[in-house]
Amino acid sequence: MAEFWTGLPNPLRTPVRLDGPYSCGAPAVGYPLFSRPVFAFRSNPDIPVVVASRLVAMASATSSKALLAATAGLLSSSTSSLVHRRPLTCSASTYHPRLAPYPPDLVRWVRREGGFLHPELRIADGGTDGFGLVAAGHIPKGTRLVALPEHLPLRLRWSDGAIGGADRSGSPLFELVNRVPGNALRSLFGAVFWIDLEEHPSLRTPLLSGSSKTVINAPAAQSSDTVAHILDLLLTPHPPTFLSFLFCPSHHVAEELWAMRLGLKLLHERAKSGSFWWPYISNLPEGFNIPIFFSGEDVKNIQYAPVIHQVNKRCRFLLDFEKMAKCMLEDVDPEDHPFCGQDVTSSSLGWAMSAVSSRAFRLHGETLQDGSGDVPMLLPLIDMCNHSFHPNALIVQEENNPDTLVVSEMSIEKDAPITLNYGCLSNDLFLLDYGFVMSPNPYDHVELKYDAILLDAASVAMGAAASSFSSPNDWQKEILSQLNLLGDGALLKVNLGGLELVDGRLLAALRVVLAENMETARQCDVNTLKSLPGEAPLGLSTETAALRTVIALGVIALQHFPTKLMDDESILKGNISDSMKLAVQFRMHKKSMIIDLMRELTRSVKMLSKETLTAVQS
Ligand SMILES: C[S@@+](CC[C@H](N)C(=O)[O-])C[C@H]1O[C@@H](n2cnc3c(N)ncnc32)[C@H](O)[C@@H]1O
Repeated sequence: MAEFWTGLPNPLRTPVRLDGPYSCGAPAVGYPLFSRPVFAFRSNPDIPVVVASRLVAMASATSSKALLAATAGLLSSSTSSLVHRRPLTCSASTYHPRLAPYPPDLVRWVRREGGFLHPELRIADGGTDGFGLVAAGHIPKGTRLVALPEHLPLRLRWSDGAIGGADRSGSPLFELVNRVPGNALRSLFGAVFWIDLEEHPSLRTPLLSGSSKTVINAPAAQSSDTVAHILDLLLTPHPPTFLSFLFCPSHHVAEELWAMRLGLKLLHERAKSGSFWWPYISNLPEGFNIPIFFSGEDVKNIQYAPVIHQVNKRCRFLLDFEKMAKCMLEDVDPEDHPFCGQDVTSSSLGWAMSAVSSRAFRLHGETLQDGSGDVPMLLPLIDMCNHSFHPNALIVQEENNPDTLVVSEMSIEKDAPITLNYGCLSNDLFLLDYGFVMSPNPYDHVELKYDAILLDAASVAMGAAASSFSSPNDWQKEILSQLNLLGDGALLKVNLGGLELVDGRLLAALRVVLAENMETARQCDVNTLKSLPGEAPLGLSTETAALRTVIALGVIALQHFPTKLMDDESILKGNISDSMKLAVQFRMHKKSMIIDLMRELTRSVKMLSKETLTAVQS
């Protein structure tokens, strides 16, 4: 693990050859099967799957544009021979190579299997978005665009039969799938990454040493050093039990582990000769431009600890799972082997997990076995739709109709791409799971840790007469506990940005700790304290101090990025790799988001000053 992000090659990027059997359309010898995998399924926790006569699901996604130069060469050389046979792969396979150089025609396969694709739709190259479904003519609102019969989605399903086969309960594949931790990666890696400032006093500088003015005016070089130091700590093979005191890593890794479960099934079908899904699988991207496959340098280029932390955790999971799988499958009979006797590696596992996380949808399942009814599935053709926050189509499941449908939600013009909403996700998840970032993204935010020392410094720097985040009064402690920012099991992660702009719990805490009038604060309803718009619940001066403290947090957050926006802009103009481009775009969006937030709050503070003046004058 030591080599992970220390400049040596990322082991997940190592091209892997599976020389095992392939089904129709595959070459006789193996080709780089997992040359540069991805990540990204994501069920969207924010969008409930509605079980009703119409059941709307959400999607996920993938990136395929990042190619290994060698593979790109291989595929482009095969392109010309495909022109008349497979429109899907001929349009731009130089940039979006598929798993097999000669994949079967996906549309024809879906139709042959009883599926439907509207005659005015075609698969086309969407440029930087990869392939997509595009309207070849005008399509009215409410039109059925795609229908997939029940047997086409690729999903996990176990039979109880005693007959052999990977899909039976108790098979080695079943056992392997059940070894994917269902809970959190935390159980695997143990550490909860907080920075402990007492234990690591060096991290107090330059942010927390000296006068609070230093906090705000710390020279960029100094803060860069701090970030570099944190990154070094973060990237060490055995990270200490702290990590980010400013950007707070969250723990959403477990959610995408189910992608590994379905990924194992995908990998099984990929390795199996004559798989029913080969026409689908062979059309999947060969690789994914997602951070787990970035070089160590480009992971660092993300510059944002919570995401770097996630990348590290995911990679560790894959490396550990590789070891476990090898060990588990060592003595399995060849005919029972889920991958036809082939070794799985972290790279192949990463490819599979990424293919699922970037493309799978959670839909309503129809059997008891499906449990909650929220079942991840890979949906051939439907997963060709790219993402938009303002989609023109919807996935629909109808009662008494087992088909999975895509229906246009508005009138669609000729040449417009068919889009689905993958969910109201932050750019962290778009980057980690899908390999792209959205701009603008109203759901993007930065994760900070509620840290008393930092908040004291920030509020004093912004002119608060006194502040006592480090030593709150008993009544303040009571409210902070109610906000779950104090006490055992306190949840210290707070967000800046997103629809809420300032995390309600952070805002309430700021208002309470900076309150001038204890009685008003104690009597105020917690929900009122948490809400940004509307009246200043604890008076104009408390409100001003609270908002100014948030602005100071924004300044500090900005200073934690080693580069400035202007630097990033000029880096983007250079000749850089796709992964570096993505990393730089990601951090630029984060910075712009923080700047926009600070602007917005500055406007509010100005308004408050005017109100204060008016109040004094009258
Ligand atoms: C479900 S797949 C869609 C089909 C995919 N474009 C392909 O070539 O197979 C999701 C992937 O498409 C790309 N994608 C989808 N929506 C995008 C968007 N709005 N911007 C950039 N890339 C997008 C990303 O690579 C994402 O991981």
